[in-house]
Amino acid sequence: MQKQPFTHQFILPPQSPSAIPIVAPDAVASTSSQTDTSNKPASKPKVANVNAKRLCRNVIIHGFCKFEDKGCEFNHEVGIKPSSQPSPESKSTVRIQQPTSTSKPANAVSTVTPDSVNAPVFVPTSSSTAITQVTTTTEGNAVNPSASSGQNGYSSTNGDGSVSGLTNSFSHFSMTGEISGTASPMQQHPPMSSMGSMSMMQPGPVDPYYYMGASMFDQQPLQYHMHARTLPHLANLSTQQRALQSFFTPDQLREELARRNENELVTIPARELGLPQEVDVYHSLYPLEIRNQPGHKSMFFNHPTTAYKAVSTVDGRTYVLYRVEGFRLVNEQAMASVERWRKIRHSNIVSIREAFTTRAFGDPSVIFVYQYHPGAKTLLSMYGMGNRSANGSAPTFIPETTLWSYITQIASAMKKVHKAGLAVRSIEPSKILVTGKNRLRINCSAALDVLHFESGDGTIEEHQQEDFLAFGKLIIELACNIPQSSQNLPRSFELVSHCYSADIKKVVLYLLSKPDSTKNIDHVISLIGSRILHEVNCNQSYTDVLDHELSRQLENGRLLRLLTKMGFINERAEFENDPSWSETGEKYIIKLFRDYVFHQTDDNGSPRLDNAHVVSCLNKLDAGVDEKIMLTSRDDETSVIVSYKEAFLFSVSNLFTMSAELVWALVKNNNSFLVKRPNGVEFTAERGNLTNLNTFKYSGLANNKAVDIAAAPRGVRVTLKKAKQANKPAKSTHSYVIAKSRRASAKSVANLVARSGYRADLRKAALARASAVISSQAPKKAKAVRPAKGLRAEKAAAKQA
Ligand SMILES: Nc1ncnc2c1ncn2[C@@H]1O[C@H](COP(=O)(O)OP(=O)(O)OP(=O)(O)O)[C@@H](O)[C@H]1O
Repeated sequence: MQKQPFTHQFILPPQSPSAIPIVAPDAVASTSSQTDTSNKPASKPKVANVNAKRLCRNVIIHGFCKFEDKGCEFNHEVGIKPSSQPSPESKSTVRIQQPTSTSKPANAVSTVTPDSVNAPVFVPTSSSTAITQVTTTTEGNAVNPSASSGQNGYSSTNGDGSVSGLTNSFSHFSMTGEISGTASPMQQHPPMSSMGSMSMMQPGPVDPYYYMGASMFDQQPLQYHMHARTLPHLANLSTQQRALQSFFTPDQLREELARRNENELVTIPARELGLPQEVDVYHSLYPLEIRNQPGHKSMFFNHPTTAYKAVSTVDGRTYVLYRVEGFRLVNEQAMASVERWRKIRHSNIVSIREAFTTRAFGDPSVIFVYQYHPGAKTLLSMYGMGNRSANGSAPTFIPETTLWSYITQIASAMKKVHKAGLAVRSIEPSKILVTGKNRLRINCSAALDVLHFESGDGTIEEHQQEDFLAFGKLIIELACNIPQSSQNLPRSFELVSHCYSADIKKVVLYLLSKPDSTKNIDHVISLIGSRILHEVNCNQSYTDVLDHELSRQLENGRLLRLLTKMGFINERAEFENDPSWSETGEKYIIKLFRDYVFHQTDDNGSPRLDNAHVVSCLNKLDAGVDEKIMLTSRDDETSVIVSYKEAFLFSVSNLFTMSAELVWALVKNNNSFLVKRPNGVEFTAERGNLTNLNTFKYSGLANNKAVDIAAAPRGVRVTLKKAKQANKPAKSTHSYVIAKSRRASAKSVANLVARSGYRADLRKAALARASAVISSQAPKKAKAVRPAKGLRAEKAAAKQA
C-alpha cells in the first residue's frame, strides 16, 4: 500500500500525554484541503450520515486508513479541520500553530506542555565530522571549544533567533540522505524512517528537528562543556561526589602543621634581644618564653634557666638550648652521662644532642641541646595548674582515657630509661612536653645528672625509686588537676576514687608505696594491663589516618611533578629561536596543551578557574589516555586534534631532549641513586657512572653519552648510551661483551670509549674500571699457611687433642 505523502500535519494519538499534535495554519490547511479534495476520486459516494463528517480513527492513529477505498464510512480528508464536529479524542490534544516564514508563533510557548522540553536533543552523527566541519571553516576561523558560542557550530540562528536560520544550520544533518557526499548508513536508514513506518512522522525533506518546538531555539544554547555545574550542598552530596576540600589535607591538620612551621621559622635579630649572635655552632637564638622577672630560678634546676630555639650551622636543623645561668661546671666527667643519654631513642623522650659550657652570654653557663618540637607546651601550662592557684578557677578533669594514655607513655619512657641503667629524674609537670594530641615527651633528660654530679646526691637505684614517687605524684596532680595535690594524699585519693576507676588508684598506690628494691617498672606495666592495648590501637588508628593523608599528598606530588615537567619545557629562553618550537612544530603542542589546561576562557573572555578541569586533564595526560582534544592557538589560527597519549609522549620526549647541563642541574641533588657520606663526599649508584662520584663529568643520568662497565659472565660488558635514542629506554644503549686477555680487553675498551671519539675524557676511568672488573674475576690464589712452630704448634696440638 502506498503511504500518504508527508504533509504539514501531525495528528498524534491523544493517549500519549507528551504527544503534541501540530496542525498546519489555516491557509496551508485550506490549500492542501483543496488539493486533496481535487485529487479525490469523483466516484466516491458521499455518506450522508454523521460518520461521514467524523475523522477516521485509523487516520488519527496511523495517519492513513487501509479501508479508505474499501468502504470505510468515516472521513479521510485529513486536511479538513475536524473541529466542526470534534471527536471526543481531539478535545484533549494540544495544538501548536506551525510557524511560517512570515508569522512567528507568538503564543507557542504558552501552548506547549512542559513535557515538550523532553524532546530529543540534537546530537551530531559523528563528533569527528563535527570537528572537521568546525576546523575547516571557510572563513578561516578555527574554532576553539572555549571560544564564543557563535562559532561552535551549534548556533547559526539569526540574531533574532528565527527558526529559518536554525533550519539552515541543521540542514547538513538532514536524515533524508539528501546531503552531498556519501550518505552514512545512519543516513540511509535514519532512525526517523522507522518512525515514519509507524506513521508518527513521514520521512521527507522537512527538517525533522523542527517539531522540537520553536521556543527551544529562541535562546542561545548553553555551553554545558564550558561550565562546571555548581556542586550540591555538602550535606546533599551523593556517593560519587566529593567536596573540593576532600582533595586536600583536612583544615585542622593543615593548620596544626602550618603552626608548627611558623613556630620553627619565627626569628628576631639576636642583637635586638641582647643575645649573642652565635653560641658554639648555634645561631639565630630565639627565647621560647619571656621571663618577666630576670634571674627567676627554675624550681626544677634550682638555678635561673632559659630555653632558646636556635639553628645549628652543622646540619641546619633547629634545636632547643637550655641555658643554666651562672653555673660553673668543675668536673668534665659530669658530661659522661650525656653520652649515655644520647643513645636513648624513645618516642616519649626529648632526645639530647649535646651539652657544653660557654661564656657567650657573658657568664659561665651550661648549655643542654635538645631536639626541638615546635609548638610544644608543658603539662603544667597546658592544664593551667600554676595559673589556677592564682585565679582560683575550678579544675577541669582530664578524661580517664587521656589519663591512661599519659600513664602508658610515661611508663614506656621509664621502662626504656631504667633498662638502660639510668634514671629519668625529670617526671614533673613543668618538664613534660605535650607535642601533639595527647602526645607526651619527657624533657630535660641528663640535666640533673650533669648538674648534680659533684654533689653525688644518690645512686642510680635511688633515683629510679624517686622516679616511681615522682610518677605517682604526677598522676595524682593530673587526676586532681590541682598543683601540690600530692601533698594532701587522703583528700586527693578521695577525689581520684570519685572521678576515676579503681585501677588508677591501684597504680598510684603502688607508685607511692615505700621505696623497695623489688619495686620495678615491669610491675607498673602489668598494673596498666589492657590499657596499653587500647593505647596501641588508638596510635595505630591515628597512623592509618596520617597514612591516608600522606597517600593523598602523594597524588598531589604526582600532579606537581607533571606541572614541573611542563614548566621546565615551556617558554624556555634557549628555545626562543629554535625552529622545532615554532608554531607548527611538534613541541608546540605542549604549549597549546598548557593553554588548554590552564588558560581557558569563557564567552566573555574571562579566565575559567576550573580546578576539576585542570586535575582531570593532568590525570589523563599522566595516564596517557586515548581521548582526543582539540588544541587551539591563542590567535585562533591553528587547531590541532591530539590525544592525551600523544601529548604525554611529546612532553616526555621533549624533557629528554633537554640539555645535559639542565638535566644535571635538576638531578644532581635529587635522585634516588645518591649515597651521602657523613664526611661530605657524595657517591652515586646509577648506571653509566664509571667512578661512582656524583659529578657532572661522570654522571650517567645527565650526560647524553655515558659509559657503563660491569662484569659479564665471561669478561666485561661495556655499555654505551645512544644520545639520539634517549627517549626510548629499550633502545637507548648499546652493549659489547669483551672476553679477552687483560691487555687486549683494555685496548678494546679504550677503542670503544675514546678512539671512536665517543668520550675521550672517560678513557682513564673506563680502563681503571675494566681492570678492576677483570681482577675481580680472576681466580683467588689460596693463601699459603705457614706451618706452626714452637708454642703455636704446641697450642694447636693441644687444641686438637
Ligand atoms: N624541646 C623543646 N621543644 C620545644 N619547646 C620546648 C622544648 N623544651 C622546652 N620548650 C618550651 O620552652 C618553654 C620553657 O621551658 P621550661 O622547661 O623552662 O619550662 P618552665 O615552665 O619555664 O619551667 P621552669 O619553671 O623549670 O623554668 C616551655 O614553654 C616549653 O614549651
